[in-house]
Amino acid sequence: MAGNGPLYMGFDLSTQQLKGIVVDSNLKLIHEAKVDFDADLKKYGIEKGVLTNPAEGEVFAPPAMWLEAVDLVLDRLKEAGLEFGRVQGISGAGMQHGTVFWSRDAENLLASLDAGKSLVEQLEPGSKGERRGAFAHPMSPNWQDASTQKQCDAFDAELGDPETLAKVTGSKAHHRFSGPQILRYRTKYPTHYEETARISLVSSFLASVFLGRVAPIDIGDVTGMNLWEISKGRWHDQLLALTSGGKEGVEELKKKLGDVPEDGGAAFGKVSEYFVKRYGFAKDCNIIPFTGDNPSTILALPLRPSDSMVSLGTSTTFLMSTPEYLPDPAYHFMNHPTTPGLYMFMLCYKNGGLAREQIRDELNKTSDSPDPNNTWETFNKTALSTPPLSQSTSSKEEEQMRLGLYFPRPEIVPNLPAGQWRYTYAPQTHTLTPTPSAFIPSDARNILESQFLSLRLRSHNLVKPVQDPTTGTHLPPQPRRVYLVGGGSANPAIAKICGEVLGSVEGIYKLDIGGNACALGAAYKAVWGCERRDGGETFEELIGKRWDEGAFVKRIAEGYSEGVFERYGEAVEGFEKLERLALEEVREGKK
Ligand SMILES: Nc1ncnc2c1ncn2[C@@H]1O[C@H](COP(=O)(O)OP(=O)(O)O)[C@@H](O)[C@H]1O
Ligand SMILES: O=C(CO)[C@@H](O)[C@H](O)COP(=O)(O)O
Repeated sequence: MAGNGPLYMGFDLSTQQLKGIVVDSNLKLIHEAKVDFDADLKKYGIEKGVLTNPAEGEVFAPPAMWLEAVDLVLDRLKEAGLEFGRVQGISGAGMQHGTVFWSRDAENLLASLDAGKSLVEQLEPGSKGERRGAFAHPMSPNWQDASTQKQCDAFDAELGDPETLAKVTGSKAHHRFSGPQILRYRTKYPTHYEETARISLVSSFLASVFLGRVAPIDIGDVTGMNLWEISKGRWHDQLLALTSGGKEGVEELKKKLGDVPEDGGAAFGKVSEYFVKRYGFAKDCNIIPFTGDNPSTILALPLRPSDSMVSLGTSTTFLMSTPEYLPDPAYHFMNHPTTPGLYMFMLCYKNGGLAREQIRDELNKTSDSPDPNNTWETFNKTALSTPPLSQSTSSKEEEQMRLGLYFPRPEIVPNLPAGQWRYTYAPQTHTLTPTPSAFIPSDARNILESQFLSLRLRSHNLVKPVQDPTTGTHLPPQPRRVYLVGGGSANPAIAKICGEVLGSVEGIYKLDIGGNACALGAAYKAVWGCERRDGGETFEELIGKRWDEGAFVKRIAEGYSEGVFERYGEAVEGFEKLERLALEEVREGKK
């Protein structure tokens, strides 16, 4: 590799993969590598990166597998020619909300790793229990877990109602949030809780491995726990008391969680000796706070308050960076990972990539010989040849709109169990009519419309009326730009339908630097943490100066289209009704 300037690493430990990327000071991508859990580490018995216990709605994954992935991804970067000695800073991201329970031996084990052995060999207990390991429990609850309804009810009730909890912590109680998860862990496994010396989030778990001691939780990611009082910037004692079983447990739980530094860019310390000896990292390589995967994703570009990002990974998330704090039980507000005074607005859906894949697979069954190298071909052709809302005649006012909900897993918003709902909606009479609830090819378009209508419904408070830059005419509220990231952003049909439903004055964009937005955001955070000027150059200032718009992003689809956008505006009303109807059906036990 030519050059000898400093390099920066960013990791993304997500549901299905660990990705590692390397950039230089100018944000140019130099190397990338990944470990795919299903392909590389199937021996852990996982599917799509996780283990499940459907009887209790549990979804979880073994941190031991992630340890093995760390060594593997570094080996792959070595094979790719990375000069580890040039790496000045490492940061990373972890899927949000998941907790890792460290044992009392963890600190010692992390601090005394032997570079001749693998991480997993040294931190996992032996299968016959011949060694004490670094974990008080072998599993980490995954963000898809739905086992904590009882604990969520207790969290919402503790402060009076979901609205108050959302105002105080940024979100109402959610199954996957760490507070309800830790409460369930303490009551289900009291001995394990007792033996838990420290609790990390997935992000701070990964930081701990690189640091060689348990790392603090990050200021952005801490707001995905239902335990942090955003306006005061501190743990919420009453919620900690609920989680730990009473006031007397609060101090103990605070010790387990640790202090949270305010500055998302200040190094925790230098990289652990293990990585210096085993891979050749420089001794003075800095560990910059690791944050959640979504906060990290908004760091992949200089996002303006009127822009939005849609992350099409296993989950679908809709992200905006905003100075306004407008909490509501329907969505999440989180601390911005780098910039005090800014917040991250987020919507998150469990039924993202896997739900789309299910319809794709149904369609491929009907096709004679689906192309194994392009499994999305039939899905895309069908989605694009189906008219918007499946309205086929020119007399659109008269015609019913096809609407549906596709949830192979229990959903977050709305809080519905797994199921499918297929209806038609008459906008002139505001009525919904059920249709046979079985797969039909136009589901390909309908599932995409459904996913984007949900985003449009829930983000309307955040988007503002805009002016068309070429004609100066006033346009209805919509994002200025939508940036697509994550696996699904490679799909042109998804991009086109996204633009039709969500609008966006300037169109639909995608990062064009290779890599992965979340890991890139982490690497940029490492650049900022190590190279910001004394006196506090903000992340936006530093990255803004080095950002090469022409080279880094690509316009991939049209945004606002007059007529179509307004038509989807009517569909949003039907869609909201459909969600209410589905919730009622479930409440009444009809579904
Ligand atoms: N061409 C494509 N069209 C639609 N979806 C795709 C395409 N390529 C990958 N995906 C989806 O991307 C998802 C993985 O995205 P990724 O961002 O890597 O996920 P995660 O970070 O959650 O592990 C898979 O569920 C897959 O369905
Ligand atoms: O739960 C959330 C956000 O609240 C998810 O977005 C997770 O953070 C996992 O994301 P991916 O594995 O899909 O990247």
